[in-house]
Amino acid sequence: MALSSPKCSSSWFALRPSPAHRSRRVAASSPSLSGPHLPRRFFSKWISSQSPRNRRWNVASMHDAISVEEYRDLAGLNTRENSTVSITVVGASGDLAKKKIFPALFALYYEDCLPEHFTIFGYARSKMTDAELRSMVSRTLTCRIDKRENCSEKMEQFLGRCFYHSGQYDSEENFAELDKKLKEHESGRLSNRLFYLSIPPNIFMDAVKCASKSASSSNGWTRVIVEKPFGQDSESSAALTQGLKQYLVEDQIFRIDHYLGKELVENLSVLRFSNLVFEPLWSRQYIRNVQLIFSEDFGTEGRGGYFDNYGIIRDIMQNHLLQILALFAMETPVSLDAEDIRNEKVKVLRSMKPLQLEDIVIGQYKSHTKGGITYPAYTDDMTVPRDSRTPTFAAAALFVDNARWDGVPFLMKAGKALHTRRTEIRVQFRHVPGNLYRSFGTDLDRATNELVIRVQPDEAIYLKINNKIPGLGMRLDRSHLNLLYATRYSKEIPDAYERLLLDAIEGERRLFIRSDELEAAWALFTPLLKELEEKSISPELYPYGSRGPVGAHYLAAKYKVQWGDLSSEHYKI
Ligand SMILES: NC(=O)C1=CN([C@@H]2O[C@H](COP(=O)(O)OP(=O)(O)OC[C@H]3O[C@@H](n4cnc5c(N)ncnc54)[C@H](OP(=O)(O)O)[C@@H]3O)[C@@H](O)[C@H]2O)C=CC1
Ligand SMILES: O=C1O[C@H](COP(=O)(O)O)[C@@H](O)[C@H](O)[C@H]1O
Repeated sequence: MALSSPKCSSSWFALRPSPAHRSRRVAASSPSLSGPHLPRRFFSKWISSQSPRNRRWNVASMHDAISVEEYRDLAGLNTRENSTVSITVVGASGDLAKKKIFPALFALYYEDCLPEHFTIFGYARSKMTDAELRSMVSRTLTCRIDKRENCSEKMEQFLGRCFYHSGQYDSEENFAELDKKLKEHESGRLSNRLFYLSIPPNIFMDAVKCASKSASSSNGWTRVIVEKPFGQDSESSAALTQGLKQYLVEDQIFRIDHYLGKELVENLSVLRFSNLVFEPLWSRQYIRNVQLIFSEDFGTEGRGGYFDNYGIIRDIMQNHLLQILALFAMETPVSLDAEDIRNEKVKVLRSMKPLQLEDIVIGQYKSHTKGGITYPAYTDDMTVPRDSRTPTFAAAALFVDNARWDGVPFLMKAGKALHTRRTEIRVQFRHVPGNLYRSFGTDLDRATNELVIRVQPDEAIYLKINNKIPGLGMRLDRSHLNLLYATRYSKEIPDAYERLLLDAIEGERRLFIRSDELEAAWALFTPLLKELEEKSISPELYPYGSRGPVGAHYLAAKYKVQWGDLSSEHYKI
């Protein structure tokens, strides 16, 4: 029996954490984007009437100022009738906007998850009319839940709420023109504004500055979603954070890591903290190693120019895989409140040792011909220098230096142009002491239990167990307790961007990266990245479509680990 229905228009929406349950630590003095603030004492009477859980938080920040927006929100004045949400996609002509952002907004609209009064604006330098934007967007919209008949009608309605303004990213004047248009659409209602920075990082600051000065809301909230990369190392990331904080307070910055919006990643905490069978095993006492595996079966096609400046360690490991690791390894948070969760994640990251050169293997894909088709080398990409040493594959061993995880290797593997597309979390347990069944056909040292959380594709959670083969004799084999999502749940899984956009609109920060998390994450990788660059270490070449460099096996073997994704059982599922 399902516990909830994943539908905004019905109970699912009601089951999402309510705004009153979210943390709102508002800075005492706020930069221009945050709107006016009022002393908190005005609201103490109202606050004392709230539930104990809310009160705990509110009392904690009693000395802060409270924003008008926050007051209206807390007091329930930001109602559907008198408030609007304007979403501006900055860089609307780009790849991410077309591929992910507009489709996600449409899916939210289709599911009745957007507020009653909302407007979407595309903003970019390209010249486009509203009609041209709609035509561009319409090409990427799909009727995801296509069983319902009214999809094309919904599409038309959605497109009717999309508009475009052409402007430069560094022009306060152009953003002031946008502001004027936004106001017209807001029709005097309370204005809440979300800016999604879907632009290259070198122009983030220009856009934030101009949006801040010329297009922030005067009476509601203003939030900015920032896309990765958040810098290239500790220094550049700190500079970006500092730059953003000239115009925004931390609570207005929504740093997106779309892996946090993936269903199975969000489910990690549910699995751990709501099932008695897992949490007691979640430590060095029972877990031998944890593997975080990201594999893509295509190269950097089309994104080589961007990728060559970053490489796979910055592109995947430092953010997506490390975020999963932090969620996996954190202690039980005090509550599901964003700050409580992020506090625990930061503690894990700070407990980790910076990655060492001897604990990393890097690779780069080379050309390979198979079945008459020649697949290109990374350096065949016209936008990549022929002598590039940028890794397209990396395997690493990391350690969490605390009482729970002391000595447990957390192995990461990430690669492009490999044999398969797959993201998994694999937990290999210790062997059963005593080996009572050793003589019955199974080497229990090798056949340890393994929990696999397959993030994508074909989302699944399965546990490998040893089981008696039915019959009069006593022989064991390895079987799977298998929760395959497609079989268990009929509902299509929402795209990560849908969840994250909805959270940003609702002010839910749990799945976004806080600046101290980012700082701790970069501290783990920056020394190694510098060493790789200073020593000009050459990546091991691996053929396009292969399983990656053999060095990854030696690294795992050093810690007495075998990569779980290479075992034959894997393919039975
Ligand atoms: N694409 C993806 O799959 C992913 C992207 N990201 C991140 O999201 C952001 C957007 O990505 P994506 O859409 O691929 O980016 P694009 O390269 O497509 O750029 C988006 C828009 O920005 C404008 N632009 C591009 N280059 C410049 C420049 N040098 N100076 C000024 N404006 C420029 C262009 O619009 P115009 O010329 O009309 O102004 C372009 O349409 C980036 O930060 C990227 O790292 C993160 C994860 C995945
Ligand atoms: O952030 C990124 O993620 C994509 C992979 O995302 P997925 O949701 O399709 O798994 C990756 O291809 C890209 O290089 C990277 O920048």
